[in-house]
Amino acid sequence: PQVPSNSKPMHLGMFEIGRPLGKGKFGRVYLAKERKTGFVCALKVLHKNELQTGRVETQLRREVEIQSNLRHPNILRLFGHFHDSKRVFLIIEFAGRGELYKMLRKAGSFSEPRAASYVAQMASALAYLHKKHVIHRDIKPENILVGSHGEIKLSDFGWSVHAPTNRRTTLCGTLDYLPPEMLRGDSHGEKVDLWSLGVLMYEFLVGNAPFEDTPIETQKRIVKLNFKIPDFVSAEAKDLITRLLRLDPEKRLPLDQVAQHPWILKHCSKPQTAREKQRNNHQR
Ligand SMILES: Cc1cc(Cn2cc(-c3c(Cl)cnc4nc(-c5cn(C)nc5C)[nH]c34)cn2)no1
Repeated sequence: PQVPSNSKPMHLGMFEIGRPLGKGKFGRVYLAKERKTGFVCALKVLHKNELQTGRVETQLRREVEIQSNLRHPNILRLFGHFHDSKRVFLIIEFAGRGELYKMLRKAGSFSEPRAASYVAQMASALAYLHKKHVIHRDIKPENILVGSHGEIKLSDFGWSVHAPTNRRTTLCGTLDYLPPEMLRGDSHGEKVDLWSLGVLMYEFLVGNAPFEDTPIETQKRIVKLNFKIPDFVSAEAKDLITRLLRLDPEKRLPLDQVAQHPWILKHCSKPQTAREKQRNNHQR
């Protein structure tokens, strides 16, 4: 089925609304199907009055502007948007297997091969964003969905901006993923996403975030880089986490080196085609 056409204005009547998929701070998401084409999508419904009181219109406008122009297999597509007198509607790609954080909570933690596959996909999505000088700034399990083939889909660009920048909006929600430069309110660039990728990788493997504590203690531990990696985590995984969790943004491992890190290559090397096997055997 075709993606909804942008040629004529969209409206709610174009969609058959299905079951609720989830709810966030400012609205809900429903399964939806465009009547004409049968195209299945997720419809995020946000209430204008709540957006006004929450003073999040700017973030919503930025989310729509940025996410509509992104095309990457590990970034959730935003196909379009429309509004009526009371609500704003976002037409979003439907991720067939749902929210990653629910899988993480259920599993407790992920195996190293599974975590490595997710870190590699995140590195690919972030490399694409950073090439466009977009920083996500809110990488965490709650903002990652899983597609019907098990691939991950980075979503929720409400905090994304064009780099470099400094924050003007008050932080809310968990501090666990914030790099020291954002905690201090300093100007910051794309490397904030490298720090969050290190926190994400730690949480995949350990089951909780590295600086998890009370909000005050978490901030103290972040700026002092006070975290410990349990012994059950392999040496290669420890090495990659410590190369991402660096106080100095310039010292964090660049994304192209994340993709080439031994821990990633060990778990994510593409299965060789018969021809590649044949070629490698001849070269031996
Ligand atoms: C408001 C608001 C709610 C949320 C969190 N949220 C995201 C979804 C969601 C989206 Cl945007 C796209 N595809 C989804 N697929 C699922 C899903 C699939 N299964 C099998 N189970 C679920 C759940 N959820 C999707 C729902 N809620 N952000 O802002």
